[in-house]
Amino acid sequence: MGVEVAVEGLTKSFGSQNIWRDVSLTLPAGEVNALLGPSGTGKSVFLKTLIGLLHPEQGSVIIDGTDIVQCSAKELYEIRKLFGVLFQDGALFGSMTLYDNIAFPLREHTKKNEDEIRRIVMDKVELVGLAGAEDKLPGEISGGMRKRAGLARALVLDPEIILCDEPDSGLDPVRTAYISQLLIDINAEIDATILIVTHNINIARTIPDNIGMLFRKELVMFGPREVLLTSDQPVVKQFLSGDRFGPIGMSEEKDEAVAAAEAAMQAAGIAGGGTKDDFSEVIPQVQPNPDMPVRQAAIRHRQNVLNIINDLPAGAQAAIRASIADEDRRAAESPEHSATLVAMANHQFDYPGGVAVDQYGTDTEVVSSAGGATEVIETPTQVITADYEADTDTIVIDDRTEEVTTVTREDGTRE
Ligand SMILES: Nc1ncnc2c1ncn2[C@@H]1O[C@H](COP(=O)(O)OP(=O)(O)OP(=O)(O)O)[C@@H](O)[C@H]1O
Repeated sequence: MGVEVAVEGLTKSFGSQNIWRDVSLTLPAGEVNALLGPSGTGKSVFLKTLIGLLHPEQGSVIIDGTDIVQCSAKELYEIRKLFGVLFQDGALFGSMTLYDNIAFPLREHTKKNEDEIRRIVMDKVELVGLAGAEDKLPGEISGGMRKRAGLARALVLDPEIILCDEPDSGLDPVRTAYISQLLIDINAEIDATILIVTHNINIARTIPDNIGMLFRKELVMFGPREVLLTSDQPVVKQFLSGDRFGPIGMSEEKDEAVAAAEAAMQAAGIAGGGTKDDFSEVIPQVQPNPDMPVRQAAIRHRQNVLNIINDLPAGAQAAIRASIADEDRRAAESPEHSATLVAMANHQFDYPGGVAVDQYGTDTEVVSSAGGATEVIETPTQVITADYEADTDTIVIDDRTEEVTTVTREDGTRE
């Protein structure tokens, strides 16, 4: 499994120019994460700080028990072997074939012989769909192929953490969808922790388990994707909709005069150019291809989210419950569609203050709960969760509506 990356109180400046300050977040082991933010907010700088290419003035980055901000050069060298990095332009050596580019980290960092190197390189070449192009030079292939070659090179050392700086830049929407699918498949296959830096709203909506956003030198938020996607914060709403009206300006933040002028334009019915899509409706996350193993991160992520769900905003809670219900419904309807969904639907999740049990029996649907939010999660064979905030639930069994009272035992479990 990938390793957790714990960032605490990180601050970075170049001379007198502060880029961001007091950034704290945790990339959970093996989960897929995205970092959004307007241009120039320091997303790439953040990514480079995570691998120790840039040194922050304050804060810590704990990876596998080592603070890479304070560690020795030798320790940093070892920690860096955990990383695979896809830089914005692929960062391939122009004079080397794709094969030699992809083989480069293996020749540089391992003592593997050329037969072993060939096996690994060709395996990755095939994974990213570049079979047959391995003898070409980077200048002879398209931007999308260069991205995929960069990804193949990032994968040859079996990384536990994969950083992708704008994997979509320069790609058309279809190629972007392919590379996004590839990242989810890779996550299913090797369970690496992934951080994607992107402006791409489709990627943000469908790929990560968690999303964060940088703005005005701070991390606006970081957490389960539903939290950001349902956020009411003006900067988040503006960024997701791509509208020019809002706190994000062309260069720096807007002053009051500009904001007032925009408000007047909006009142006069002038459009800001943004999409009118309703982002508060959280659309399904992309699933691994059917031939992929179960994405263990999805199962862990669901458990992580359920552990904190009661502390999240109401809109995010509702979106998470809807996501879970939708995932389980789709798994039930087309079991062959995704092993991950089916595995999740069959998984027993633990809840704070209680245990996950099918206490309502098979084919039972919880339709409402007294005293708390309703949890409606059902598979054809069992209810896998219920609202443990409530003591009394109204349930439906074969068209009969019944009140069920649960009793909390001393050890926190319920019956
Ligand atoms: N090595 C450096 N020395 C000095 N300033 C730098 C350096 N690297 C980045 N910067 C500055 O840091 C700021 C943030 O840059 P960065 O590339 O991280 O932004 P970004 O959010 O990734 O932008 P974009 O989305 O446009 O790629 C910019 O003002 C940039 O000029």
